[in-house]
Amino acid sequence: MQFKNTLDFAKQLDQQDVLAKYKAEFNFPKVNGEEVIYFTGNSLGLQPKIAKEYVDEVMTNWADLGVEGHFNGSKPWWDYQERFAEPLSKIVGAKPSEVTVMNTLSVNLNLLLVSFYRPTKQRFKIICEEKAFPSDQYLIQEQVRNHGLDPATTIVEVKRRPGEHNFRTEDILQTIQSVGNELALVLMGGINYYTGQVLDMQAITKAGHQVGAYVGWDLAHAAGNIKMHLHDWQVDFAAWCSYKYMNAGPGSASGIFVHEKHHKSNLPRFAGWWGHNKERRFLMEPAFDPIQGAEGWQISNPPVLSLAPYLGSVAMFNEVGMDALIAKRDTITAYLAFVLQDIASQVHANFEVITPAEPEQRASQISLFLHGQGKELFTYLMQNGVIVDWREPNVIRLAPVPFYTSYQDIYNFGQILKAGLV
Ligand SMILES: Cc1ncc(COP(=O)(O)O)c(C=O)c1O
Ligand SMILES: Nc1ccccc1C(=O)C[C@H](N)C(=O)O
Repeated sequence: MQFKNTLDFAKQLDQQDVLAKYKAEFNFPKVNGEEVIYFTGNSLGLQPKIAKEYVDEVMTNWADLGVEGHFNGSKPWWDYQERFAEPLSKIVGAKPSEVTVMNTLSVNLNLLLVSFYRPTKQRFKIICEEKAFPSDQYLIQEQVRNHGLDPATTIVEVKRRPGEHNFRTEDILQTIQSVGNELALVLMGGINYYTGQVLDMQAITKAGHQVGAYVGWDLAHAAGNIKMHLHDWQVDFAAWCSYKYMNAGPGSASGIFVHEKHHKSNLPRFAGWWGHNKERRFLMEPAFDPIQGAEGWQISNPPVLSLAPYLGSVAMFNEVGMDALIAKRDTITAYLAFVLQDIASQVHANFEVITPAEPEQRASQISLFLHGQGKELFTYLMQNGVIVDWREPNVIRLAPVPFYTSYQDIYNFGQILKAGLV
């Protein structure tokens, strides 16, 4: 499509946008009395209006029924999390039995590593990417130390080449090859939080398996953002948070994926009664009999108030479908890239787009690497109603989330940006 950086053109794109009506389904913060242009759905998604209904339902059940809400509520609490399996499995490309919701993301990655990082004398190394999201770095280091190993000789970081901002798939595959039969686990972010680069999860998973390792993914920035086929790709495990593209609210529960091939295995895990055989859960038996499926990794009864907005959000995703979201995502991200380029050609721009331009490596996020005066530009945008974020040392991230961003938002952002650069 031949884009134009004009208001008329942006309006025309909005008119053709089949998802345009969903903008009104979200609550927008205001700056200077006006609704903002919201580009931080990759950090905290906006509140869907429906979320309140789902939370109120739980609150009302609790008020009216007390403990009886566990079994007699309008959506009983004891199996509240089971309502996620079907819709979430479609979002991440899994079978319903491979998916559940529990805890929060870093907690779940820790729990999954209990099962999937089982170092032996010969096979003990972990591959991750350099400068992974800090929580992942910390948790991998401490898991390694928990096995009495030294992070310095156990963790192998895939590096970017000097002067490059993104990882090359060939370098990741090469690192996997070279660690070979010492490799116990590959754990990486499916989408890099800093650059927005989408990794080739299928190829990397395959390469990890070829040398006999498990492969798991942190999908914080991928869930609800890109199309995945976790089951078909044979991914061993994955986890994601629900507060970014999934719009489930701050600190809301995390989703996990455990591939069917591991459901009947005897993998060690940390356990609790909610992972126990459902039919027998309330018989108070002494021996743990895990549910054969992702639910077998559950520990506690579900945090229902935290799950409620997530359930509302998942219903919206199901109504729209990932294909429609992705179709708009590609066009609106490309339009944003075009507007940025157009502005850079008109005024002195101190930014460089570091997100890959290749469609298979780019999703909803575009990262601007600032050369000098970056923080001033960030502050200027925020004061003028464009909510972006700043990630040290010098990146502004822009995520035009397809659910609630309009093409006019992109055009208006461009005008605000241009005024700030001249
Ligand atoms: C890639 C990635 N991993 C992990 C986390 C940590 O998530 P949480 O604080 O929910 O454990 C985040 C975001 O906070 C993230 O972006
Ligand atoms: N949960 C948060 C609480 C406070 C501040 C940031 C976060 C984020 O989620 C950051 C996000 N993971 C990121 O990619 O930057």
